[in-house]
Amino acid sequence: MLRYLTAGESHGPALTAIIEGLPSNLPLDLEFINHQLWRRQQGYGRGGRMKIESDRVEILSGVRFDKTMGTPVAMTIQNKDWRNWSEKMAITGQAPSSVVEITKPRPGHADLAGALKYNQEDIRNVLERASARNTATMVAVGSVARLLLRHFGIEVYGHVVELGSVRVEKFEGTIAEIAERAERSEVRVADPEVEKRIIEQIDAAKAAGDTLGGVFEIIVTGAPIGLGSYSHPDRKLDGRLAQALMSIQAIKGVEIGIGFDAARTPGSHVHDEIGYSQGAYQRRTNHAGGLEGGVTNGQPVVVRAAMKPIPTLYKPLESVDMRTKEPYRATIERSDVCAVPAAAVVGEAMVAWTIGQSFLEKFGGDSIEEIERNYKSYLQAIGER
Ligand SMILES: Cc1cc2nc3c(=O)[nH]c(=O)nc-3n(C[C@H](O)[C@H](O)[C@H](O)COP(=O)(O)O)c2cc1C
Ligand SMILES: C=C(O[C@@H]1CC(C(=O)O)=C[C@@H](OP(=O)(O)O)[C@H]1O)C(=O)O
Repeated sequence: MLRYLTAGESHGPALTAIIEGLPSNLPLDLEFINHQLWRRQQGYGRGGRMKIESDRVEILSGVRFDKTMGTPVAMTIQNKDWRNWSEKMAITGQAPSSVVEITKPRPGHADLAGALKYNQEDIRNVLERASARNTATMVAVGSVARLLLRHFGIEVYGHVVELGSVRVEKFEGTIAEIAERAERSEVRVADPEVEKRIIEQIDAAKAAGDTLGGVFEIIVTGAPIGLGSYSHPDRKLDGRLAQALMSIQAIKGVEIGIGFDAARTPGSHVHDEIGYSQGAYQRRTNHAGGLEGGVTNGQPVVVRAAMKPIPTLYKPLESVDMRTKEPYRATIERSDVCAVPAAAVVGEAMVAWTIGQSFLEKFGGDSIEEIERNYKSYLQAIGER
């Protein structure tokens, strides 16, 4: 079983992740992981923190001479901002007088529920871990899964399809071309005209002290037929993908394939008809997003996730001081105006992780060579049917 854990506060010394269950002999390209971390930090609309951080992963165990050994892989990412927080976030001793407790919860953040649930006077003890800073470790972990998938010809792409009220109407080109164009965009959209409109909208939101959400799409190519299972609810790959995407901060909706549109369309226009030619089953459409019965069907896996607007507003919403119970405007923390392009990179990582897990469940072995043998013989067997 492939699993991971993360730890770390947003303004603590570092973030940590441990991956357990990787096979041995997987080449681990550190620069690839660091490139994904860099991508997560990009995107128009991010706040001051991204100017401080330049995330890089350090591997502490499980890898020797660029290859996994089949043992747990431990990784850390330093918080450069820690140098500005070492007193206020000290791990030992008493709180210094410079610490001002946060007592005015921000609507939409974990502040109020977290402070009550964990019995905290200072909301900082909640927001430090609730913060999307942890998505850096999610990307590091997902990038390792991505390297595993890439070894077997499976690629993961992501792009933004809606931001605020601006929608990307049509996509021209192959999945790889769209993703490549989106890669060059400041807001991760393939169309430069749409990019311009989105940037104007982010500027307007910023000037108004407001924030914006949006929708991103993740596409996986090369996944074989048969990942996931219909045999039990917790084995369904569509369910697992939804969970993985919803685990990203601020994600409030997930669609597989045409998603909610399927509910509004008659069956004759929804289900992808099956053909057979050139020795393989074919589909002319992919409304199902590559998943039927919680199992991959050989078409690209297509999932979309909706991100709500950032909860911290520079023109804050009404709240209550938890100490006095008096009405107050919510606390202003340094913040992003829009992080949908960054969330898309986290989405790629979470999808890669989930597909990687299912891949190892199906073809798992202790070494890459053993998995290669399993994979080859399965492809041969289904090719003969
Ligand atoms: C990449 C990324 C960056 C984010 N940046 C901020 C931010 O700067 N300020 C903020 O209040 N929320 C930010 N969020 C959203 C909050 O972390 C999130 O809304 C909060 O933890 C509450 O969780 P929920 O929205 O999932 O309910 C960000 C989310 C992501 C994915
Ligand atoms: C640190 C990151 O995102 C943070 C997510 C976040 C939140 O509340 O989720 C709040 C902000 O933190 P800070 O108050 O330190 O500026 C963002 O910058 C990151 O993406 O690496």
